[in-house]
Amino acid sequence: MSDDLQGHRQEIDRIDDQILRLLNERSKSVIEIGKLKKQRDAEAHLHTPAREAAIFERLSKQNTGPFPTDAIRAVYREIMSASLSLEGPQKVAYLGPRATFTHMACMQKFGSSAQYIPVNSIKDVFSEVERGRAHFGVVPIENTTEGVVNHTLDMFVDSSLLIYGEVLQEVAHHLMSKSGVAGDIKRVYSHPHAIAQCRNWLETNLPHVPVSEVASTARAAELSVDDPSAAAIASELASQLYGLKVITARIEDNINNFTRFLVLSQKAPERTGRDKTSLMLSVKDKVGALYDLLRPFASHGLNMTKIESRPSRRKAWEYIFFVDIEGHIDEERVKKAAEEVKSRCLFMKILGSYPAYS
Ligand SMILES: C=C(O[C@@H]1C=C(C(=O)O)C=C[C@H]1O)C(=O)O
Repeated sequence: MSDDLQGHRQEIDRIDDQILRLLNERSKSVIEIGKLKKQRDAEAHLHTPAREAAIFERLSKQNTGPFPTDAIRAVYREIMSASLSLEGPQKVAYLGPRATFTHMACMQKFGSSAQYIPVNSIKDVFSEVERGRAHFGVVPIENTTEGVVNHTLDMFVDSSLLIYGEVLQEVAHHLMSKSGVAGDIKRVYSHPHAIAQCRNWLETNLPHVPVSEVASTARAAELSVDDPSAAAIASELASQLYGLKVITARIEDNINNFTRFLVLSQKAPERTGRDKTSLMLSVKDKVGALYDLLRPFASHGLNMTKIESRPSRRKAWEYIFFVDIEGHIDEERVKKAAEEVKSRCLFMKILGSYPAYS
């Protein structure tokens, strides 16, 4: 080994010793903050997304490189996740199984030190959080190609849970197998949605290989672990968790495929200054009712970022609308608009004010 290389490695060892010492010093403050939070409110959430967002932003702005700014988020995600686990376990229920895109969204939001509880249905995610068995729940709400997840919207009708945050997760499919050698593939497994999203690629690149549908992309990965002639279309996380090698990355036909997830909780998060508010409301069945109803948002200068409608399931042709606006319910103009809207509709429920994804 050259002296130069040796010298640089010694320098890295010296710096890593300092980083480790500093991480432990940082952890001591986190533990103290955890105690203070519990003194103030024994039931308080320890996870504080507003503070985490401020840390990400401050460090990203300050970074002069060459360490990549994008990586600061990933590194600090894990530092804060591990630190939080010192304040107490963060239990997160999500629509499983492991290694799905919901699991990836969870990791993006809570890091790998949280305690994850994969459950079988969106309804079960809600009930885990309602019963206090998990602090947070993560469910998909909409996808750029497949649209809104109706089941999640429907669950809000009878649930008292609040939206605590949102996560945007890119849906990128990879072809993977045990050996990582394309020539070994005799069969491809995946979830029907993933297969549909990679249809053109499969027809062009593996025209004679049979494709079988299974219950999830994670199940596809599991099947490929034991069968060297099988390949799975699954997430990057699946390749890591199941020890599979990626043969071809990003085989989805539409590379602009994102799913938006909601974080659910019994409590509201702190205001950040970059928040969104979600509301659910229903209107009387008469001409212009929806137009009248939404006018207060415009007159108070509030940007409406989304509106979805669902049949109310209580009365034929009665609809429930789900509306997202920019701003926090503690802001005067948002409060005023919400009061005006409420007076014009059959019922209105605030599903939460939470930090907009950044
Ligand atoms: C330490 C805190 O608690 C948690 C840990 C954080 C950290 O490691 O910096 C930041 C926010 C919280 O999710 C805090 O609220 O400041």
